[in-house]
Amino acid sequence: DTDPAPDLRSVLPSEVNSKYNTIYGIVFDAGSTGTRIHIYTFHQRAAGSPLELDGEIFESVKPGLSAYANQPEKGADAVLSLLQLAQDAVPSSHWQKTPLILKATAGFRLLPVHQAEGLLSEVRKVFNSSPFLVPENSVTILDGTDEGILAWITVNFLTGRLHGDHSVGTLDLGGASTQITFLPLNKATLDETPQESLASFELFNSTYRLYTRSYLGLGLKEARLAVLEASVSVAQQEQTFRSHCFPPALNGSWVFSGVTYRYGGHSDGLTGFHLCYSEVQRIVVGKLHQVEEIRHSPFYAFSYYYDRAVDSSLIGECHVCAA
Ligand SMILES: O=c1[nH]cnc2c1ncn2[C@@H]1O[C@H](COP(=O)(O)OP(=O)(O)O)[C@@H](O)[C@H]1O
Repeated sequence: DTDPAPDLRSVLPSEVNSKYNTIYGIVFDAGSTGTRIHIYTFHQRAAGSPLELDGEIFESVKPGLSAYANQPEKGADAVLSLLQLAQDAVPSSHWQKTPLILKATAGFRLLPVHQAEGLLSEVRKVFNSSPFLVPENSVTILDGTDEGILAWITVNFLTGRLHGDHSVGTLDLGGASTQITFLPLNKATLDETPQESLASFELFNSTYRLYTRSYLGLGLKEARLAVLEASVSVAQQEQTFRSHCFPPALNGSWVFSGVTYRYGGHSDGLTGFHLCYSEVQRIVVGKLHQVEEIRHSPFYAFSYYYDRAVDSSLIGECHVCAA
């Protein structure tokens, strides 16, 4: 779960673009496992022409903001520390015209509304006291549908597939939720999909109708807690959560979202794939919507799919990819 260390020099805007108007934008990704800042630099060749991306500065802190549900001011401090980086990176002459936004994802969707709002309101205070431009609704929770759609647009835009019939589906595995999104080509898929899993939008003069579904609680970390039947209150009593997925003699502890969970194998001595599989199956049975078309569609998988594939040597690490 280590985030890449930032190399600020390699992502600063290049001198060649200095003759153009430089535009900055600051985006916070408040994920369930960490808060990340992206400071983008664009240039524009002429007024009204599209922005061209020059570089990005990236930094992250752990745990995610939602871990500060009971200490919203402390959560906002984490945002403030990242914002300092933006003040160093963006020239002061541009501060007032540089927009600042924060989008929170599944960690926030799982919080009771008053706690989520408490955190967002502390972040708004930090934003409003910053020298940057704070647009209306700049601090909000992204819903699962938008999270799925934005990931799909990003992958298909970056791989040059946005136009035509050769788009790829996206599988995004976060800490607290997971999203599956694709462009259905079969009428049967559209007929059997509930309306809430179909999203239409306009982009670059085309209309897209995507299948997108977000499963809250089935991100890597939340699903792990579900398999262990773990809860914060029981974890605080220092009880050990046991699973047949672990070797019987194993005892360990795991910190997620500021809470320490003790875990271990069962004293009955039983362990192994089949027992573990049925424990995991229990948390997904009846919850998944699966359409036939995805069996024959190409998908790109990222986030924790990528991290875990690297960890288990299924793929090599990508050294040149963007964070
Ligand atoms: O900008 C990004 N590009 C690629 N992967 C990212 C980016 N931001 C977060 N991730 C990946 O997302 C995963 C964590 O998801 P997150 O904490 O956002 O969960 P959530 O979406 O359930 O709130 C990690 O694998 C992390 O590396």
